[in-house]
Amino acid sequence: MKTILVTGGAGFIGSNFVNLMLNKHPDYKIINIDALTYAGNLENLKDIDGNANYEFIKVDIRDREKIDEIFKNNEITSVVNFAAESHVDRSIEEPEIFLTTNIIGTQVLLDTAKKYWKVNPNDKYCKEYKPGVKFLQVSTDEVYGALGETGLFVETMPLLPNSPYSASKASADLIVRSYNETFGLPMNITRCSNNYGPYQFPEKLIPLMINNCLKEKELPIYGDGMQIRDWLHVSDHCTAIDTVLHKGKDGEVYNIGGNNEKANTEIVKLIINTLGKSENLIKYVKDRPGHDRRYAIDNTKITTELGWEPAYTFEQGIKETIEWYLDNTQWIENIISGDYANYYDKMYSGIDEVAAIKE
Ligand SMILES: Cc1cn([C@H]2C[C@H](O)[C@@H](COP(=O)(O)OP(=O)(O)O[C@H]3O[C@H](CO)[C@@H](O)[C@H](O)[C@H]3O)O2)c(=O)[nH]c1=O
Repeated sequence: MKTILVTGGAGFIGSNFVNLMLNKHPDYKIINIDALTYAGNLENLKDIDGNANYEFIKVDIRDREKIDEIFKNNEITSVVNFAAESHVDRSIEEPEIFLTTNIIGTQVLLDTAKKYWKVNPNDKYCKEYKPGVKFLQVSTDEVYGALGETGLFVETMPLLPNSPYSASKASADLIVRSYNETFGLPMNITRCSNNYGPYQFPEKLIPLMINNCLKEKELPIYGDGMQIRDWLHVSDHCTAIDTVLHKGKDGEVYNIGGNNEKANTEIVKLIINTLGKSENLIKYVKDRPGHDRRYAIDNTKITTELGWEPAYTFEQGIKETIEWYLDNTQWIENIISGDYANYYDKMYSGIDEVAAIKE
Protein backbone atom coordinates (compact mmCIF):
# COMPACT_ATOMS: atom_id res chain seq x y z
CA MET A 1 0.00 0.00 0.00
CA LYS A 2 1.23 3.51 -0.82
CA THR A 3 1.07 6.14 1.90
CA ILE A 4 0.94 9.69 0.60
CA LEU A 5 1.61 12.62 2.88
CA VAL A 6 -0.45 15.54 1.57
CA THR A 7 0.44 18.86 3.16
CA GLY A 8 -2.10 21.68 3.12
CA GLY A 9 -4.85 19.18 2.39
CA ALA A 10 -7.54 21.31 4.06
CA GLY A 11 -6.96 24.17 1.64
CA PHE A 12 -8.65 24.68 -1.72
CA ILE A 13 -6.44 22.66 -4.08
CA GLY A 14 -5.21 20.27 -1.38
CA SER A 15 -8.72 19.24 -0.32
CA ASN A 16 -9.80 18.69 -3.92
CA PHE A 17 -6.68 16.50 -4.33
CA VAL A 18 -7.34 14.46 -1.16
CA ASN A 19 -10.91 13.83 -2.31
CA LEU A 20 -9.71 12.76 -5.77
CA MET A 21 -6.98 10.43 -4.48
CA LEU A 22 -9.21 8.59 -2.01
CA ASN A 23 -11.79 7.98 -4.73
CA LYS A 24 -9.35 7.12 -7.50
CA HIS A 25 -6.89 5.03 -5.50
CA PRO A 26 -8.86 3.14 -2.83
CA ASP A 27 -5.73 1.13 -1.98
CA TYR A 28 -3.70 4.24 -0.96
CA LYS A 29 -3.49 5.71 2.50
CA ILE A 30 -3.66 9.51 2.61
CA ILE A 31 -2.25 11.40 5.58
CA ASN A 32 -3.34 15.01 5.43
CA ILE A 33 -1.40 17.53 7.50
CA ASP A 34 -2.58 21.11 7.68
CA ALA A 35 -1.96 24.02 10.05
CA LEU A 36 -5.61 25.13 9.58
CA THR A 37 -4.80 28.77 8.97
CA TYR A 38 -7.59 31.09 7.78
CA ALA A 39 -7.68 29.34 4.39
CA GLY A 40 -7.83 25.75 5.65
CA ASN A 41 -11.22 24.25 6.33
CA LEU A 42 -11.99 20.66 7.32
CA GLU A 43 -15.52 21.16 6.02
CA ASN A 44 -13.98 20.72 2.55
CA LEU A 45 -13.31 17.09 3.48
CA LYS A 46 -16.64 16.17 5.03
CA ASP A 47 -17.38 13.60 2.29
CA ILE A 48 -14.45 11.42 3.37
CA ASP A 49 -15.15 11.48 7.11
CA GLY A 50 -14.74 7.97 8.46
CA ASN A 51 -12.73 6.68 5.46
CA ALA A 52 -10.36 4.09 6.96
CA ASN A 53 -7.58 5.07 4.52
CA TYR A 54 -7.59 8.70 5.60
CA GLU A 55 -5.96 10.44 8.55
CA PHE A 56 -5.84 14.13 9.45
CA ILE A 57 -3.14 15.64 11.66
CA LYS A 58 -3.10 19.34 12.55
CA VAL A 59 0.50 20.42 12.15
CA ASP A 60 2.49 23.29 10.73
CA ILE A 61 5.10 22.17 8.16
CA ARG A 62 7.68 24.33 9.95
CA ASP A 63 7.38 22.12 13.05
CA ARG A 64 10.43 19.88 12.58
CA GLU A 65 9.75 17.65 15.59
CA LYS A 66 6.19 16.85 14.64
CA ILE A 67 7.07 16.29 10.98
CA ASP A 68 9.80 13.88 12.10
CA GLU A 69 7.33 12.03 14.30
CA ILE A 70 4.90 11.63 11.39
CA PHE A 71 7.64 10.13 9.18
CA LYS A 72 8.81 7.91 12.05
CA ASN A 73 5.32 6.52 12.64
CA ASN A 74 4.33 5.97 9.01
CA GLU A 75 5.90 4.36 5.95
CA ILE A 76 5.45 7.43 3.81
CA THR A 77 6.09 6.78 0.12
CA SER A 78 5.38 10.24 -1.34
CA VAL A 79 4.97 13.82 -0.22
CA VAL A 80 2.73 16.19 -2.16
CA ASN A 81 3.44 19.64 -0.81
CA PHE A 82 0.48 22.00 -1.21
CA ALA A 83 1.00 23.75 2.14
CA ALA A 84 1.72 27.41 1.42
CA GLU A 85 0.65 30.94 1.98
CA SER A 86 -0.79 31.66 -1.44
CA HIS A 87 -2.39 35.09 -1.71
CA VAL A 88 -0.33 37.74 -3.50
CA ASP A 89 -2.06 40.72 -1.83
CA ARG A 90 -1.38 39.30 1.62
CA SER A 91 2.27 38.77 0.73
CA ILE A 92 2.57 42.48 -0.05
CA GLU A 93 1.15 43.34 3.39
CA GLU A 94 2.99 40.65 5.41
CA PRO A 95 5.84 38.96 3.53
CA GLU A 96 7.45 37.17 6.47
CA ILE A 97 4.92 34.38 6.95
CA PHE A 98 5.27 33.65 3.21
CA LEU A 99 9.01 33.23 3.53
CA THR A 100 8.91 31.07 6.64
CA THR A 101 6.04 28.80 5.54
CA ASN A 102 6.81 28.50 1.86
CA ILE A 103 10.59 28.24 2.06
CA ILE A 104 11.55 26.98 5.52
CA GLY A 105 8.47 24.74 5.72
CA THR A 106 9.47 23.12 2.43
CA GLN A 107 13.02 22.65 3.67
CA VAL A 108 11.78 20.92 6.84
CA LEU A 109 9.78 18.48 4.70
CA LEU A 110 12.76 17.85 2.40
CA ASP A 111 15.14 17.25 5.29
CA THR A 112 12.78 14.80 6.90
CA ALA A 113 12.01 12.96 3.66
CA LYS A 114 15.76 12.76 2.98
CA LYS A 115 16.35 11.29 6.42
CA TYR A 116 13.63 8.61 6.28
CA TRP A 117 13.85 7.66 2.60
CA LYS A 118 17.53 6.81 2.53
CA VAL A 119 18.61 3.22 1.88
CA ASN A 120 21.50 3.72 4.25
CA PRO A 121 20.60 6.23 6.97
CA ASN A 122 24.20 6.38 8.21
CA ASP A 123 25.59 7.53 4.89
CA LYS A 124 25.55 11.32 5.11
CA TYR A 125 25.42 12.04 1.39
CA CYS A 126 23.74 8.83 0.25
CA LYS A 127 22.14 9.30 -3.14
CA GLU A 128 20.21 6.04 -3.05
CA TYR A 129 16.66 6.21 -1.85
CA LYS A 130 14.01 3.62 -1.09
CA PRO A 131 12.49 2.62 -4.43
CA GLY A 132 9.32 4.42 -5.46
CA VAL A 133 9.57 7.41 -3.11
CA LYS A 134 8.95 10.92 -4.44
CA PHE A 135 8.70 14.52 -3.26
CA LEU A 136 6.24 16.50 -5.37
CA GLN A 137 6.41 20.27 -4.95
CA VAL A 138 3.25 22.06 -6.02
CA SER A 139 4.39 25.39 -7.39
CA THR A 140 3.05 28.18 -9.56
CA ASP A 141 3.53 29.81 -12.95
CA GLU A 142 4.11 33.10 -11.08
CA VAL A 143 7.72 32.04 -10.52
CA TYR A 144 8.40 32.93 -14.19
CA GLY A 145 7.28 36.55 -13.70
CA ALA A 146 5.09 38.29 -16.26
CA LEU A 147 4.60 37.75 -19.99
CA GLY A 148 4.08 40.48 -22.56
CA GLU A 149 1.22 40.30 -25.04
CA THR A 150 2.55 37.14 -26.68
CA GLY A 151 4.45 34.00 -25.71
CA LEU A 152 3.84 31.20 -23.22
CA PHE A 153 5.61 29.99 -20.07
CA VAL A 154 7.84 26.99 -20.72
CA GLU A 155 9.69 25.01 -18.06
CA THR A 156 13.13 26.15 -19.20
CA MET A 157 12.46 29.86 -18.65
CA PRO A 158 14.41 31.72 -15.97
CA LEU A 159 12.68 32.37 -12.66
CA LEU A 160 11.86 36.09 -12.36
CA PRO A 161 9.27 36.38 -9.59
CA ASN A 162 7.77 39.80 -8.92
CA SER A 163 5.86 39.50 -5.62
CA PRO A 164 7.02 38.32 -2.19
CA TYR A 165 4.63 35.37 -2.69
CA SER A 166 6.09 34.30 -6.03
CA ALA A 167 9.62 34.93 -4.79
CA SER A 168 8.97 32.58 -1.87
CA LYS A 169 7.62 29.90 -4.22
CA ALA A 170 10.55 30.32 -6.62
CA SER A 171 12.93 29.97 -3.67
CA ALA A 172 11.19 26.78 -2.58
CA ASP A 173 11.47 25.40 -6.14
CA LEU A 174 15.21 26.06 -6.08
CA ILE A 175 15.62 24.36 -2.70
CA VAL A 176 13.73 21.31 -3.98
CA ARG A 177 15.90 21.27 -7.10
CA SER A 178 19.04 21.51 -4.98
CA TYR A 179 18.04 18.48 -2.87
CA ASN A 180 17.64 16.53 -6.09
CA GLU A 181 21.01 17.64 -7.49
CA THR A 182 22.99 17.44 -4.25
CA PHE A 183 21.41 14.54 -2.38
CA GLY A 184 19.62 12.73 -5.22
CA LEU A 185 16.26 13.13 -3.49
CA PRO A 186 13.62 11.98 -6.03
CA MET A 187 11.35 14.87 -6.91
CA ASN A 188 9.11 16.66 -9.37
CA ILE A 189 7.96 20.26 -9.43
CA THR A 190 4.63 21.26 -10.95
CA ARG A 191 3.81 24.86 -11.91
CA CYS A 192 0.14 25.60 -12.40
CA SER A 193 -1.80 28.57 -13.68
CA ASN A 194 -4.75 30.20 -11.83
CA ASN A 195 -7.08 27.63 -10.33
CA TYR A 196 -10.82 27.95 -9.86
CA GLY A 197 -13.58 25.61 -8.70
CA PRO A 198 -15.33 24.47 -5.52
CA TYR A 199 -13.94 25.29 -2.06
CA GLN A 200 -11.78 28.24 -3.13
CA PHE A 201 -11.37 30.84 -0.41
CA PRO A 202 -13.24 34.02 -1.37
CA GLU A 203 -10.19 36.27 -1.43
CA LYS A 204 -9.24 35.06 -4.92
CA LEU A 205 -10.75 36.76 -7.97
CA ILE A 206 -13.50 34.31 -8.98
CA PRO A 207 -15.03 33.39 -5.58
CA LEU A 208 -14.59 36.98 -4.33
CA MET A 209 -16.58 38.31 -7.28
CA ILE A 210 -19.26 35.61 -6.98
CA ASN A 211 -19.65 36.27 -3.26
CA ASN A 212 -19.73 40.06 -3.63
CA CYS A 213 -22.12 39.85 -6.56
CA LEU A 214 -24.55 37.69 -4.57
CA LYS A 215 -24.47 40.28 -1.79
CA GLU A 216 -24.60 43.17 -4.29
CA LYS A 217 -21.33 44.54 -2.91
CA GLU A 218 -18.76 46.41 -5.00
CA LEU A 219 -16.54 44.35 -7.30
CA PRO A 220 -12.99 45.75 -7.00
CA ILE A 221 -11.02 45.40 -10.24
CA TYR A 222 -7.36 46.34 -9.95
CA GLY A 223 -5.97 48.84 -12.45
CA ASP A 224 -7.52 48.65 -15.92
CA GLY A 225 -8.69 45.02 -15.49
CA MET A 226 -6.94 43.94 -18.70
CA GLN A 227 -4.48 41.64 -16.93
CA ILE A 228 -4.65 38.13 -18.33
CA ARG A 229 -4.72 34.87 -16.40
CA ASP A 230 -4.88 31.29 -17.74
CA TRP A 231 -7.72 29.59 -15.84
CA LEU A 232 -7.38 25.95 -14.82
CA HIS A 233 -10.22 24.00 -13.21
CA VAL A 234 -9.02 22.60 -9.89
CA SER A 235 -10.09 19.07 -10.79
CA ASP A 236 -7.89 19.24 -13.93
CA HIS A 237 -5.03 20.47 -11.77
CA CYS A 238 -5.51 17.51 -9.41
CA THR A 239 -5.54 14.92 -12.19
CA ALA A 240 -2.36 16.51 -13.55
CA ILE A 241 -0.63 16.18 -10.16
CA ASP A 242 -1.78 12.56 -9.91
CA THR A 243 -0.28 11.99 -13.38
CA VAL A 244 3.05 13.61 -12.46
CA LEU A 245 3.15 11.70 -9.18
CA HIS A 246 2.89 8.39 -11.04
CA LYS A 247 4.59 9.10 -14.36
CA GLY A 248 6.79 12.18 -13.89
CA LYS A 249 10.48 11.64 -14.68
CA ASP A 250 12.81 12.22 -11.75
CA GLY A 251 14.02 15.79 -11.33
CA GLU A 252 11.65 17.23 -13.94
CA VAL A 253 9.46 20.32 -13.82
CA TYR A 254 6.00 20.22 -15.44
CA ASN A 255 3.81 23.21 -16.24
CA ILE A 256 0.06 22.73 -15.87
CA GLY A 257 -2.28 25.17 -17.58
CA GLY A 258 -5.95 25.34 -18.54
CA ASN A 259 -5.59 26.76 -22.09
CA ASN A 260 -8.04 29.49 -21.04
CA GLU A 261 -6.61 32.99 -21.27
CA LYS A 262 -9.07 35.59 -20.02
CA ALA A 263 -8.82 39.25 -18.99
CA ASN A 264 -9.99 39.96 -15.44
CA THR A 265 -12.77 42.32 -16.55
CA GLU A 266 -14.13 39.64 -18.88
CA ILE A 267 -14.34 37.18 -15.98
CA VAL A 268 -16.06 39.69 -13.71
CA LYS A 269 -18.60 40.64 -16.38
CA LEU A 270 -19.32 36.97 -17.06
CA ILE A 271 -20.05 36.39 -13.38
CA ILE A 272 -22.27 39.50 -13.20
CA ASN A 273 -24.25 38.43 -16.24
CA THR A 274 -24.62 34.82 -15.10
CA LEU A 275 -25.97 36.00 -11.76
CA GLY A 276 -28.22 38.59 -13.40
CA LYS A 277 -26.66 41.55 -11.56
CA SER A 278 -25.68 45.04 -12.70
CA GLU A 279 -22.28 45.99 -14.12
CA ASN A 280 -22.56 49.12 -11.98
CA LEU A 281 -21.24 46.97 -9.13
CA ILE A 282 -17.78 47.11 -10.77
CA LYS A 283 -15.37 49.50 -9.11
CA TYR A 284 -11.98 50.07 -10.75
CA VAL A 285 -9.53 50.54 -7.89
CA LYS A 286 -5.84 51.25 -7.41
CA ASP A 287 -3.63 48.64 -9.08
CA ARG A 288 -1.81 45.91 -7.15
CA PRO A 289 1.88 46.92 -6.75
CA GLY A 290 4.12 44.88 -9.06
CA HIS A 291 1.01 43.47 -10.78
CA ASP A 292 1.98 40.85 -13.39
CA ARG A 293 0.30 41.69 -16.69
CA ARG A 294 -0.14 38.29 -18.27
CA TYR A 295 0.30 34.60 -17.47
CA ALA A 296 -0.16 31.84 -20.05
CA ILE A 297 1.08 28.27 -19.93
CA ASP A 298 2.54 25.99 -22.55
CA ASN A 299 1.28 22.47 -21.73
CA THR A 300 3.36 20.75 -24.42
CA LYS A 301 5.72 18.94 -22.02
CA ILE A 302 3.11 17.37 -19.74
CA THR A 303 0.87 16.53 -22.70
CA THR A 304 3.48 14.93 -24.92
CA GLU A 305 5.56 13.24 -22.20
CA LEU A 306 2.86 12.18 -19.74
CA GLY A 307 -0.35 12.23 -21.79
CA TRP A 308 -2.28 14.68 -19.56
CA GLU A 309 -4.67 17.31 -20.92
CA PRO A 310 -7.23 19.54 -19.22
CA ALA A 311 -10.75 18.12 -19.54
CA TYR A 312 -12.75 21.25 -18.65
CA THR A 313 -13.69 24.03 -21.01
CA PHE A 314 -13.83 27.37 -19.19
CA GLU A 315 -17.52 27.75 -20.08
CA GLN A 316 -18.42 24.46 -18.37
CA GLY A 317 -16.07 25.00 -15.43
CA ILE A 318 -17.25 28.49 -14.57
CA LYS A 319 -20.91 27.47 -14.92
CA GLU A 320 -20.44 24.57 -12.47
CA THR A 321 -18.38 26.77 -10.13
CA ILE A 322 -21.01 29.51 -9.94
CA GLU A 323 -23.66 26.83 -9.30
CA TRP A 324 -21.50 25.34 -6.55
CA TYR A 325 -21.21 28.70 -4.78
CA LEU A 326 -24.97 29.24 -5.13
CA ASP A 327 -25.60 25.83 -3.55
CA ASN A 328 -23.03 26.38 -0.79
CA THR A 329 -23.69 29.86 0.56
CA GLN A 330 -23.37 28.53 4.11
CA TRP A 331 -19.84 27.29 3.33
CA ILE A 332 -18.87 30.84 2.38
CA GLU A 333 -20.47 32.29 5.50
CA ASN A 334 -18.64 29.80 7.70
CA ILE A 335 -15.25 30.45 6.14
CA ILE A 336 -15.49 34.23 6.06
CA SER A 337 -16.75 34.54 9.59
CA GLY A 338 -13.18 34.02 10.85
CA ASP A 339 -10.04 35.94 10.10
CA TYR A 340 -11.19 36.70 6.58
CA ALA A 341 -13.82 39.16 7.81
CA ASN A 342 -11.14 41.29 9.46
CA TYR A 343 -8.84 40.98 6.47
CA TYR A 344 -11.56 41.98 4.09
CA ASP A 345 -12.44 45.03 6.17
CA LYS A 346 -8.76 46.00 6.32
CA MET A 347 -8.25 45.67 2.57
CA TYR A 348 -11.47 47.17 1.33
CA SER A 349 -12.97 49.45 3.96
CA GLY A 350 -11.38 52.43 2.20
CA ILE A 351 -12.66 51.35 -1.16
CA ASP A 352 -14.55 54.60 -1.75
CA GLU A 353 -11.44 56.60 -1.04
CA VAL A 354 -9.18 54.95 -3.63
CA ALA A 355 -9.22 56.75 -6.93
CA ALA A 356 -11.53 55.17 -9.45
CA ILE A 357 -9.16 55.10 -12.39
CA LYS A 358 -11.56 54.04 -15.08
CA GLU A 359 -15.27 54.46 -15.93
C1 LIG B 1 -8.57 39.53 -5.55
C2 LIG B 1 -8.57 40.40 -6.77
C3 LIG B 1 -7.79 40.12 -7.85
N1 LIG B 1 -7.80 40.93 -8.94
C4 LIG B 1 -6.92 40.56 -10.08
C5 LIG B 1 -5.47 40.36 -9.74
C6 LIG B 1 -5.04 39.30 -10.76
O1 LIG B 1 -4.69 39.94 -11.98
C7 LIG B 1 -6.28 38.46 -10.97
C8 LIG B 1 -6.31 37.19 -10.15
O2 LIG B 1 -5.99 37.54 -8.82
P1 LIG B 1 -5.88 36.45 -7.68
O3 LIG B 1 -7.15 35.68 -7.63
O4 LIG B 1 -5.46 37.15 -6.45
O5 LIG B 1 -4.76 35.46 -8.24
P2 LIG B 1 -3.24 35.73 -8.72
O6 LIG B 1 -2.68 36.92 -8.07
O7 LIG B 1 -3.22 35.68 -10.20
O8 LIG B 1 -2.57 34.42 -8.11
C9 LIG B 1 -3.23 33.14 -8.08
O9 LIG B 1 -2.76 32.31 -9.11
C10 LIG B 1 -1.43 31.83 -8.98
C11 LIG B 1 -1.15 30.97 -10.17
O10 LIG B 1 -1.01 31.79 -11.30
C12 LIG B 1 -1.25 31.12 -7.65
O11 LIG B 1 0.08 30.73 -7.50
C13 LIG B 1 -1.65 32.03 -6.51
O12 LIG B 1 -1.54 31.36 -5.27
C14 LIG B 1 -3.07 32.50 -6.71
O13 LIG B 1 -3.44 33.39 -5.69
O14 LIG B 1 -7.37 39.30 -10.57
C15 LIG B 1 -8.62 42.04 -9.02
O15 LIG B 1 -8.65 42.77 -10.03
N2 LIG B 1 -9.43 42.32 -7.94
C16 LIG B 1 -9.43 41.56 -6.81
O16 LIG B 1 -10.17 41.89 -5.86
